[in-house]
Amino acid sequence: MARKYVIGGNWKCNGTQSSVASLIEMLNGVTVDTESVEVIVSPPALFVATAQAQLKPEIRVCSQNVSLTGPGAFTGEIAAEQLKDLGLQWTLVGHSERRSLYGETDLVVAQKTKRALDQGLDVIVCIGETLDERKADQTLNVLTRQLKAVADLLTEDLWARIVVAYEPVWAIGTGVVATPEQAQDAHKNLRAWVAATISPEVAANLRIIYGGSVSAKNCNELIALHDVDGFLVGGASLKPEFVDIIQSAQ
Ligand SMILES: O=C(CO)COP(=O)(O)O
Repeated sequence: MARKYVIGGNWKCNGTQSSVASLIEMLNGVTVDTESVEVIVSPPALFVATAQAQLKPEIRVCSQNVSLTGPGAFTGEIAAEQLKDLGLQWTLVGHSERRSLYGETDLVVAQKTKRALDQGLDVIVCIGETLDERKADQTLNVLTRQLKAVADLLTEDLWARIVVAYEPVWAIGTGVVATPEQAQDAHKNLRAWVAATISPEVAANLRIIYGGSVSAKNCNELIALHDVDGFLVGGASLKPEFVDIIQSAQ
């Protein structure tokens, strides 16, 4: 069975009431072929409920983060139970900004992933190497270390509800996109690692999406790569070109 593309838009900490209203209007105008692609957007927590209420059902809303805990006295957190209560299907976990700016370790990312899955959310797990790590030829070591932490906590059946986002840190928000060769290599190596470590069947079905300076200009050549199953888009997901990026997958 062919893997269905995933096109995710991560709005990060951007947007005002009026810009979010415009973005929702733009997205509701896009024809989404749900047979070939899942379109998922991640607004800031402040706008999750609005997006969930106002976006058409072909476009799914995703949290940018989820608490390691359940509901309770955890100021500033949002629990998986609350996201489910709102009707959300998805959350991101382990975005490089969460790892580098907010101290999320591989273990925390893995525990959040497990807890979110247990509460019924599907999870986009983000992994990626820094430029120094790439230069030191550590790319695959870093990616598999990050993914192994997650794999250690999961039973095989849970992988059907995971998407892996490969986001090289050096490509995020820099305008420096991975070359098709760099992207295909990383995705292929990751898939081979999953086949060897988890199972060939999980590897064959796992969606591995690319993130880092994806734009209308580079999306067509990246989506054509055998092991690239879609994108996680930052800056360009706030602009009309996100529509072109969705079109590249359908
Ligand atoms: O971090 C990203 C998506 O999660 C990528 O961001 P940019 O597309 O802005 O490089």
